[in-house]
Amino acid sequence: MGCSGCRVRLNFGKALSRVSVFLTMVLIFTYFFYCLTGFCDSVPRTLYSQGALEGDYDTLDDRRRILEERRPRLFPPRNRSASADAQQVDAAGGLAQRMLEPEGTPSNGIPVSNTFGTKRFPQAIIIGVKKGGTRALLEFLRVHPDVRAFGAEPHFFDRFYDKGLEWYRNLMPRTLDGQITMEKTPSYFVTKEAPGRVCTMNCQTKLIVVVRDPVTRAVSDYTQTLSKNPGLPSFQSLALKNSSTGLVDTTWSAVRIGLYAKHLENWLQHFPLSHFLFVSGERLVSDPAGEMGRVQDFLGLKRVVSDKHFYFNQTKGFPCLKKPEGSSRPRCLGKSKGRPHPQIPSEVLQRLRDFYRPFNHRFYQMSGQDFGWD
Ligand SMILES: Nc1ncnc2c1ncn2[C@@H]1O[C@H](COP(=O)(O)OS(=O)(=O)O)[C@@H](OP(=O)(O)O)[C@H]1O
Repeated sequence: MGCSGCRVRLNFGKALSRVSVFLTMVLIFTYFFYCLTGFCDSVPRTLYSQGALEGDYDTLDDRRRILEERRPRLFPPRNRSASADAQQVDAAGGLAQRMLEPEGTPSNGIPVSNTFGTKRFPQAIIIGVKKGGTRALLEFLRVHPDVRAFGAEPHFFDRFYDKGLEWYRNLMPRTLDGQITMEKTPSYFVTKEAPGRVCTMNCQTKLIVVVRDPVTRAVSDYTQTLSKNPGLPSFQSLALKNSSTGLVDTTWSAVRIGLYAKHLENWLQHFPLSHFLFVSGERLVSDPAGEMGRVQDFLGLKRVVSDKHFYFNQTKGFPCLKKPEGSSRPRCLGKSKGRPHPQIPSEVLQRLRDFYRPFNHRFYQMSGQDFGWD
């Protein structure tokens, strides 16, 4: 009797250990399955929190973008144009072949492979300027089937450089052969160390600078700071050292960022002029399709984004996308883009215009383009 009780306990113990082994196997299998499908990639969460803190863009939009980035774009969003569809069919058609081939090895020799595409360093970066229209440009570019971009601002070459290049590459969306990886961080343009660091990654990187009248840009910059800090002193008290002398305070970042010639000089120490494209922030609003034509040519892309992608939204007062990436509904940029500016006394604006004139002319000379700001 006693022994049969022992046997029952023994059998129960064995069954229990088998069940626990089975459950452990299921757990391990599930983990590996998720890793294989790319869900275990290390995601630098601090950056996402950082992005949300920026407040420069719609946070909800950004979460959507981050989720979108984790999914390689193999198929077009619904309702794409016929020509875009044709390109996507090509991309998907080539996919089966590529999956049979050895995984891609990026130029620096470290392979980063997975089932659907490869995380690559950006071949093109929108480096500036803050409040120039950089978000609009990136969102317009993302409509292109051959462009994949990181949605938030990674700030790698200014704030997070010590995290290392692999951290940076891991942020990027996966791309298929022929697709371009991009990101935008407008503060790179005014960061002294950024050009050398970008060149360390790849000296062939294409650099896009969206420039806007530095006076309007400064007011836009001020408007953004004011929205976060309503107790901010007046624009004129920050822009001018002394209202009677009218001396401009170049230590104020809203003023300093507008010295485009000075910042470009720093970049030209590391990159030839041919690596730059200067986009007019003003024309990006008045003629988005025209400016996008230049951008696509510079990036070596087929001119897919055209006037049929835009409509002018009367309420917003800006061009908006008829079908943004990943959506079939029209969408304008968020509330923080294209907001009304406070009224600034005309003599203060005139003083700033006079101050910027020689710097603007120098910039026109360096870039070979007259932006007509005065
Ligand atoms: N299509 C469209 N919709 C809305 N806004 C547009 C558009 N195109 C350009 N802009 C201008 O972009 C300005 C903001 O520039 P950035 O995106 O570079 O700002 S940021 O540096 O990322 O904060 C923003 O500046 P403000 O007008 O001062 O808000 C806009 O003038």
